[in-house]
Amino acid sequence: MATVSLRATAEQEAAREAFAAGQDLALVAGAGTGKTSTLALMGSSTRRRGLYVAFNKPIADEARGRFAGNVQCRTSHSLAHRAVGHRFQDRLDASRHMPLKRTAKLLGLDRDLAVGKRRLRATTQARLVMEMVRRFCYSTDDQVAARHLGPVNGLDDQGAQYLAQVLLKRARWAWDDICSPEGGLPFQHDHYLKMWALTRPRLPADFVLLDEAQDTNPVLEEIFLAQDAQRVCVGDPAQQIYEWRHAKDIMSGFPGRQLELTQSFRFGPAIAEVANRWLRAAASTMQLTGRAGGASGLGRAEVPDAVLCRGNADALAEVLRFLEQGVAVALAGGGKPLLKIAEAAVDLQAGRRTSHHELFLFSSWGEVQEYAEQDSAAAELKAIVELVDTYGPQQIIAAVNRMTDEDHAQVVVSTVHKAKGREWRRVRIGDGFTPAVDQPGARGVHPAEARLIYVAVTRAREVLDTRGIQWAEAHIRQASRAWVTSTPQGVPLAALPLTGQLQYPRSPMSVFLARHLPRTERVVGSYLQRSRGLPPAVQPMDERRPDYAALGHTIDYRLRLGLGCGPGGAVAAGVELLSAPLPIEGAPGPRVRRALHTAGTQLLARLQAHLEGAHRLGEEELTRLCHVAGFYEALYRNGVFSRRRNLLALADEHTMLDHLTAAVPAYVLEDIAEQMELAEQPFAGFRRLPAEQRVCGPVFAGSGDLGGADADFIVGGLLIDCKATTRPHTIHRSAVQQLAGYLLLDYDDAYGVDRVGLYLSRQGALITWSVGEFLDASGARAPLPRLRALLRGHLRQAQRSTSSGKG
Ligand SMILES: Nc1ncnc2c1ncn2[C@@H]1O[C@H](COP(=O)(O)OP(=O)(O)OP(=O)(O)O)[C@@H](O)[C@H]1O
Repeated sequence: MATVSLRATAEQEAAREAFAAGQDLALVAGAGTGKTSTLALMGSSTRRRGLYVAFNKPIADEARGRFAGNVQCRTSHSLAHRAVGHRFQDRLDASRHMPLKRTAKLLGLDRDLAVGKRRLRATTQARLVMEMVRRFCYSTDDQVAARHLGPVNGLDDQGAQYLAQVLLKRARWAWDDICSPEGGLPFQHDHYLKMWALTRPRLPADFVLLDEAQDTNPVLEEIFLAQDAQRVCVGDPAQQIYEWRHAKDIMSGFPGRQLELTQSFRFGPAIAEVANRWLRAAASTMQLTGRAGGASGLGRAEVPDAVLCRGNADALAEVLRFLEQGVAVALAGGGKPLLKIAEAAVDLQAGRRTSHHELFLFSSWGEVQEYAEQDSAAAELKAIVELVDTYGPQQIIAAVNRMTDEDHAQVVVSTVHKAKGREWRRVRIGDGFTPAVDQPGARGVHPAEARLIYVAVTRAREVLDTRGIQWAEAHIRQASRAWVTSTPQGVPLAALPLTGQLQYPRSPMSVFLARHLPRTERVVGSYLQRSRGLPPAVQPMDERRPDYAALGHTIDYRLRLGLGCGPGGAVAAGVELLSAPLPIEGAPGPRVRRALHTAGTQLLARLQAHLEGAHRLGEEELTRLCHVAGFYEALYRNGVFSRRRNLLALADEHTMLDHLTAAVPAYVLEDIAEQMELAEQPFAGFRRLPAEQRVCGPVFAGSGDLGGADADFIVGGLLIDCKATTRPHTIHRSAVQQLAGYLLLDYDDAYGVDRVGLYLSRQGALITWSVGEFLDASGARAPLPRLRALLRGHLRQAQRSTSSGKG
């Protein structure tokens, strides 16, 4: 092992020591910082059995040569294949070339399906069903649900919901068929991965190293988190470019020690400086040092080794430019995807339909263009239309045919996604990256875009040419100066509410907790232990896009009402806002506002009458009112009248409360009824407490020292935060820090909190700690009253520095 003989840096050595001490670790490794060398160093420091889980097969194969014999190098699929998949080998082989027609037949699909004015062929339906199953396989769900239908170009929300409901039955049947020994449907690798995950496997190792953890899919993430073995996740959250829907990056919330590798051996100081600006724009606190010897810096590269682009469209533009100059050019990953788009466009332009997975619903190119004009159309589709309309399908086909393969190319053109994990000597950044145009007045670049650019600029070893992103460089240079005390959008960190501050490690609250409660991850560990074995979360199965945020509000209000409290001041504030003579961004005209204000006032009155016992309401009516109330609160909290997924946006001047409550979807009623049933038992004791011991939405003495903080409930001295999450295993460290924040912000002990806890409303589980246990586990170094006094001093100091413009 060549690399073990390198002299380890202090950071690498610290990682090895923490590992040898048996700790769970999240190792944040910046680009080129010798991640694999460090992992090999860890592995060889022990004789215990290790398992290294690689992102894909080539990485696993390469790693095999670098680890000592005690560490096995595998991918998740190879682990699953050995455990479960090998039994299905015959079916895997047999179904490799099964035509879609046959799949459709097996699924009982034999005719077109009309969805609005579009028609779906049986084979298309079959493909969508199999895709639903595939998305299910990567989720942590234990049943196929309507939301596993992916985006479908050409359908509006209503159409997609209808389609999802129709296909759901087939998709459930398909999964049963796939799992059955007599099954006939095509069997794929993702299928045995899911079957294996459903067995809740114990990995055969004393320690597990999970690589590229920032891009781990939810199904593998859950397996990793559930292990009793020592766990180390390694990666770079700033390089997260595959956003698994709703998945927070596993590393920042991981209940283990957080360590960093920041010395990059790939490039020198000048490139590191560019990378650091993009790290800040991506809201990361890591900063790299460029340690590569030899020439390394910024410069012009007319014919570089690689040009890195945002997507297919700008990549093709680069390819064409090189072809014109007679330069041998390759496209990373090959030209097949472009060819398929071009061929689909040829068909559509000739009035023929296509089976291309983005375009199958359209019957002409004009229809595609028209659909792509809409704001709601997917970015990929817009890019395809731009590509075809700019170059024409024939030119695209000709370009693909003239490209060479990477081995014979002078230049490789690559999208950032295809450049993941690679490096080149001379790199030029393409000009297709975009500023946050959709946010007027927004300072900076969207963090997701900044992550892409960070990955791009850190692929270069010797020369980095950044002319293509000059606009953005100017932009973020300015933002960079303020980055220590502001969000990328320019909001001072000290002015954020508690939950907002916890997203930024350098905010006053996070800095305080890191110093005074440094081990909150141990509370997360205790939470994970105690939440194991809970039943699966209840959730809406038939709704394609459940509005989880709105459902979260609704259950919160319902639980409050159950404790005899109203929905809280924020709802009333939202109602009031509608009658105030203030402009609200996006709000309807004065008459509609008046109608909504009247409806809101009635809503509050009805809930009040219910609470006072003057007019008791039934379960369903309460849920409807609570659901509508959530949109008033959102108006107050966001300060804008959003049109997206907002029931209030359906109103006109004749709208009355009953119209709003009638518009509450059926899935909301079912979902909340299920959650309320689960709450029956855990909340029974609380309901019997005297009124003064049931506090809902408590605000603390310290809430004004930051941008606000109100907890969910304090019942008989127990402070509870309610989590309506569908994935309770992935609860973030910030959930524990939030509890700590409330506890400490009660400067004068006004609520006499003696226990804290999390209530999982989709499982009906309450997990609590005494304040003593909680503080001990978190590594508190001072008693509670002292911590509170220190926090008060710290936050007030931070407020003063912000208002005087320092820091
Ligand atoms: N302590 C060190 N001193 C000098 N060079 C080092 C050290 N550690 C690693 N390197 C060099 O850094 C380069 C990258 O290391 P390695 O192959 O381990 O990283 P990697 O796993 O490819 O990941 P990444 O490039 O993302 O860090 C290698 O050329 C390696 O020799």
